[in-house]
Amino acid sequence: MQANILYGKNLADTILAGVAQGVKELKQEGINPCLMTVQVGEDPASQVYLSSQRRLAERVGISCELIELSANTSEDRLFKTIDNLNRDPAINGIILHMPLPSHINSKMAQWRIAYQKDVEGVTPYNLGRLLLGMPQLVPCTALSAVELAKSTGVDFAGKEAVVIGRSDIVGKPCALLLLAENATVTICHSFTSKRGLLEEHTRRAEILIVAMGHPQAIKGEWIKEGAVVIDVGMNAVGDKLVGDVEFEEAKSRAAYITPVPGGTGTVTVAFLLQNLVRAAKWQLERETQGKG
Ligand SMILES: Nc1nc(=O)c2c([nH]1)NC[C@@H]1CN(c3ccc(C(=O)N[C@@H](CCC(=O)O)C(=O)O)cc3)C=[N+]21
Repeated sequence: MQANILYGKNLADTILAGVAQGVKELKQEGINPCLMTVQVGEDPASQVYLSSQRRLAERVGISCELIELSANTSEDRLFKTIDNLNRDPAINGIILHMPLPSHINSKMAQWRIAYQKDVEGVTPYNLGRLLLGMPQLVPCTALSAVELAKSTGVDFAGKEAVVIGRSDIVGKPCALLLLAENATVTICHSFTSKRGLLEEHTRRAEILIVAMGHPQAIKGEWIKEGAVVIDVGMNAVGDKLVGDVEFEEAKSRAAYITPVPGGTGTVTVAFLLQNLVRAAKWQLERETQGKG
């Protein structure tokens, strides 16, 4: 079997067409949707994300602003910056880029973001809504992985879905989204790996989502024939970007597989912008209802 390559561009274009329409509606109401990115210190992957955000935001008429804080910024200073953005009516969405320097508590920083402006879906309110099956702002990276898998048309009901990675931003929300599609979900992580069971779980997967951050850790020969393989990994190896799955080998076994780059990345940004438009619309509704 030779897999169909699941390029992110098609899905991203579809989402962005809807986003552009939403932006048009907001502008008719006098709102100029604005996304604020906060970066603390420097990180190459964060830079790639930022340039994708800028490119696609410009395409759909969303303003993208950036606050760059130096790596030695205090936690208190970052919290105050977020508080100010929460209060600023010109800012519709806030994304705090990871990683943060180790002297800052990342969780507390993310939770500081007002849930109405939490376009990455990382606050307890938005994650809690996802957990309880009433999603509002869904983590855009997880949404990208699962929606790309769904775009194949494969029915997930009762299927063996395996998620590798248990981060709050990708692995856990992916598992919840797959569960909502009635898949049977297994979450693997470092301790699965320590017990030498990663291969066994991977071999069972009819839908495989990999977000572990180890270049080519998932061997092509482990992929089940006919599987849907979504690689969320983005690892800089030399001057190349490679995923967590051995792409060439996996391609001859999977039915569908995402490339890196060109797979989940651009879809993630499209969903981030979709979340921004939704957030801006809710903010407008609250305002017109006089709730402030
Ligand atoms: N709070 C937070 N959330 C994140 O989701 C997050 C983060 N911090 N910090 C940095 C990493 C990195 N990341 C990327 C997302 C998309 C592309 C992307 O658009 N990639 C395209 C273009 C690649 C290229 O231009 O070479 C692609 O894969 O095809 C890249 C990198 C999100 N991250």
